[in-house]
Amino acid sequence: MNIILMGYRGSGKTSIGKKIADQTWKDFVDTDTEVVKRFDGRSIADIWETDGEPAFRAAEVEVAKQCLGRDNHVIALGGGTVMQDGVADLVKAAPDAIRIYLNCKPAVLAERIAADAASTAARPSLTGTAAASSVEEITAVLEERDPVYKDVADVVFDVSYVDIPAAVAYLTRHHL
Ligand SMILES: Nc1ncnc2c1ncn2[C@@H]1O[C@H](COP(=O)(O)OP(=O)(O)O)[C@@H](O)[C@H]1O
Ligand SMILES: O=C(O)C1=C[C@@H](OP(=O)(O)O)[C@@H](O)[C@H](O)C1
Ligand SMILES: [Mg+2]
Repeated sequence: MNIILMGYRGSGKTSIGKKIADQTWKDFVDTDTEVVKRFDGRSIADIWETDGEPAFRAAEVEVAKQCLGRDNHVIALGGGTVMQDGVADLVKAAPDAIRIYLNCKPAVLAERIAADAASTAARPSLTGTAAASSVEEITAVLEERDPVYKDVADVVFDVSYVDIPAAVAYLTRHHL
């Protein structure tokens, strides 16, 4: 069985996903990491600046398809993966999988993104008009994405007020 994690940037897909994989004896795969490998390990910000966001998104869709074809994995999708053409339907149709949406309040996401030094440097703005860690950008983009995440998800879990160990404990105990 695969465990598929979705949610906005900073919702904890990567951190929570790695720990769930350890606890469930599954392999962990992160679509961002796999995409970055295809661009010689350059940062996402650099890829978007040099090659453009469409090149990143095209690779992201291919990688997501490959990851969904694996078994016994925890798959952390990028925040925008299910917004790409056809991907939401593919994720919905993935056999033998549980789809988890890590839901989180914009103000909390903003704090977590801003506090994560590595991500501040690597996560480009999605709107081009506000910083990736700004509540304005997060609120605007999440408004579009939240209904899609919810539509695809089997489980919606609010991570706004729980730390990473508590989120892992709750999800493994109640849903896995
Ligand atoms: N529930 C949480 N409580 C506190 N900090 C968190 C939580 N979830 C994630 N973080 C922190 O937020 C940052 C982004 O987490 P990450 O796992 O990279 O998210 P994503 O992969 O969804 O973008 C990291 O610094 C991580 O430690
Ligand atoms: O929300 C998005 O569109 C993106 C989220 C990022 O993944 P994380 O959600 O793991 O930060 C990464 O794929 C890229 O910066 C675009
Ligand atoms: Mg991530």
